[in-house]
Amino acid sequence: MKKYIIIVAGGKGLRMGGEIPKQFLPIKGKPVLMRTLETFSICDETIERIVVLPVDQQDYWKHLCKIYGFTLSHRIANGGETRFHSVKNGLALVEDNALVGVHDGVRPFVSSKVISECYRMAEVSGAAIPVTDVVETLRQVTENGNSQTVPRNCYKLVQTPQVFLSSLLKQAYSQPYTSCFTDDASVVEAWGHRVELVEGNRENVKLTTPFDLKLAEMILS
Ligand SMILES: Nc1ccn([C@@H]2O[C@H](COP(=O)(O)OP(=O)(O)OP(=O)(O)O)[C@@H](O)[C@H]2O)c(=O)n1
Ligand SMILES: C[C@](O)(CO)[C@H](O)COP(=O)(O)O
Repeated sequence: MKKYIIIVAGGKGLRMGGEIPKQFLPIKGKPVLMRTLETFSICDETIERIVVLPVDQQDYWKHLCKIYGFTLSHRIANGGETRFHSVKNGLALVEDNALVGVHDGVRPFVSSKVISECYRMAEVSGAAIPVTDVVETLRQVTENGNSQTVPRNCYKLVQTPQVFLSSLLKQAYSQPYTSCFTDDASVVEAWGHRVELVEGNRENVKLTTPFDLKLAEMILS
């Protein structure tokens, strides 16, 4: 079955701050987004790559590719108002009867094993996402500033790539947007399809704050 990956990098990166959008920041001398694209290419060169970028960043990205001699092929789609809208724009370039993954452009450290397992499981079940265990005690904040410990084994931390049959993901993304749609699994579940869980890798952090950049440098050292 043909495989696609939509790499979303259409966000504002407000929590990271700074002048340069976080997907272009260099880690150990190479921009994050190039590392993410390479990770998928190393795992499986046959996966067709689609990168979603804000319209006003696309020329800068092409310029960066020239400077760094980055030649991995990919198509570009326009970023949208929210992650949901960015994914939807990327999906417009995907054909039916295929497998399609959606991955955050700022998660450069996903392992080949996790990528392969998500595509394998999605081919079997239609929908698969990587998750990791909660490794610390978890506390829920309740009313009046109170809080209580909750059973951590009832929760998982969710990563990407989230992989689906393309026809299913397109149907799910035809639903009207709601703010509960923080990932692709939530969209597919709202459409009424079960999502299978695959073991993720802990290095697969989403580079969200300046602290995560330090973590990224450490992971690569
Ligand atoms: N309109 C949007 C919003 C987010 N994303 C992408 O979705 C991924 C996960 O989002 P997050 O890391 O939270 O990025 P931002 O929304 O950019 O961050 P912030 O909330 O701090 O502004 C990122 O790769 C981001 O570029 C996107 O493609 N289009
Ligand atoms: C899709 C995601 O990366 C799964 O963990 C996450 O939901 C996106 O992050 P955001 O901070 O909610 O945009």
